[in-house]
Amino acid sequence: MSSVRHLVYSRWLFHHAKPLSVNTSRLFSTTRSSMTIMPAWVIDKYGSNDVFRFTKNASFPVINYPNEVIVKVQAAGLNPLDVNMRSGYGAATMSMKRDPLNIKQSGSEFPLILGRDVSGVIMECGLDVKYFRERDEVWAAIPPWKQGSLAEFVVLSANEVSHKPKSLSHTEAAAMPYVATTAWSALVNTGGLSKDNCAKKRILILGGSGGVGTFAIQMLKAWGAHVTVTCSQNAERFVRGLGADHVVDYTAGPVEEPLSALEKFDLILDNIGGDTERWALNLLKPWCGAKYVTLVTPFLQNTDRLGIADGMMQTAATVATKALKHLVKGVHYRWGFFAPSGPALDEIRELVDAGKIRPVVEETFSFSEVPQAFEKVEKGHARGKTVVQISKGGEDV
Ligand SMILES: NC(=O)C1=CN([C@@H]2O[C@H](COP(=O)(O)OP(=O)(O)OC[C@H]3O[C@@H](n4cnc5c(N)ncnc54)[C@H](OP(=O)(O)O)[C@@H]3O)[C@@H](O)[C@H]2O)C=CC1
Repeated sequence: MSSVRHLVYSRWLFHHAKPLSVNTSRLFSTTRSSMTIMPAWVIDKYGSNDVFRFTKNASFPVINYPNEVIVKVQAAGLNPLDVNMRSGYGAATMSMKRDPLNIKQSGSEFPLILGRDVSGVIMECGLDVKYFRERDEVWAAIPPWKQGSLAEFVVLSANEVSHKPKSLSHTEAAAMPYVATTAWSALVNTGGLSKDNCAKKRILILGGSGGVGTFAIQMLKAWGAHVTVTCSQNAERFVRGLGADHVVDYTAGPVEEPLSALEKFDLILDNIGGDTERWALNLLKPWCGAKYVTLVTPFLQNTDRLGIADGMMQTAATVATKALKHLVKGVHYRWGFFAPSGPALDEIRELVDAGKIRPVVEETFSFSEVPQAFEKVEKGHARGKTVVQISKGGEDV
């Protein structure tokens, strides 16, 4: 975290742990106070793609806390999570986390706006926002309990936002924040990797051709790691082009066989889940602090199925049992989660502007084509990211 940003944020936390009050946005700025509605794609219930509804009358976002900013969305990136959330995945946990000030009087999350990635321009700042100004170009990953970016405007905490890399268009920038902050959280916060300790470490990425994988390969290579990747045969050239040192084709047969023949790994990032846990931890160097970090966890299914309290207890019991089982064999078992973080995006911006990480935009859609964009993501077999251009074709303003 840059020292200026850290100071500003610490001061905000110390003085303003509580919201001001509902509908205080007029206190912060006069420019947008006359706007009460905006265009957006919303859902009014969970289901398949036909639940989408385009409206010009979605509620304009309101600044409820003095550290919030309103961003005019230029481009919005999609993730598998959006498709899952459209179908109701994680609804129990998200409802618990949602800010009551941002839920309409009905107490319901609907109409819900999806879209977890945003690149855009700051239109309005809360009184305590010091690190950003109106008209700044920014990018951010939006927490899933907040209204998303498939709309003309979105409100975010300033600590979730970062200045956009200058070298990227908004369309390119919107392809990165959610997968980048997820990979950062899994590899740095959970996996303990950093630019200073990565050199020559052997990392295995299970599932290298999707959003998280394409970002993780590039970041680890920028930090000097040796990166092995699993993907399907037709993605081999693609992941090698991003820097992967060794590629194993999972469609050619049980992938654990060729992987077992390789030198053991310091860290495994699992983007696939399922039966990978049965064999992947045997590929780690024992008694060396080696870690297996999986992004595919039962946490949200448990809370959806069992309710918050029982679901969380079940989740804690599962992860503790697995961690203990593998600890006695000398390796660490961990779950990785997306964590919104402007400061992480600040560091990632430097890698991007230095030309060490590039966005991988597989396909773009216009704002009128949001249902088609979801169909594309739902089909799977991603080779990078799907981006919706919300405003001015997602180009720089
Ligand atoms: N815990 C958390 O907070 C988060 C979890 N996630 C999860 O992480 C996972 C990855 O996310 P993301 O990268 O965005 O997903 P994507 O859909 O972008 O990518 C998945 C990739 O995996 C490939 N793939 C599928 N099966 C295999 C296999 N058996 N071995 C190797 N590659 C395979 C797919 O291509 P093909 O089928 O052609 O091989 C595709 O390229 C998802 O399950 C997602 O839900 C993501 C973000 C946050």
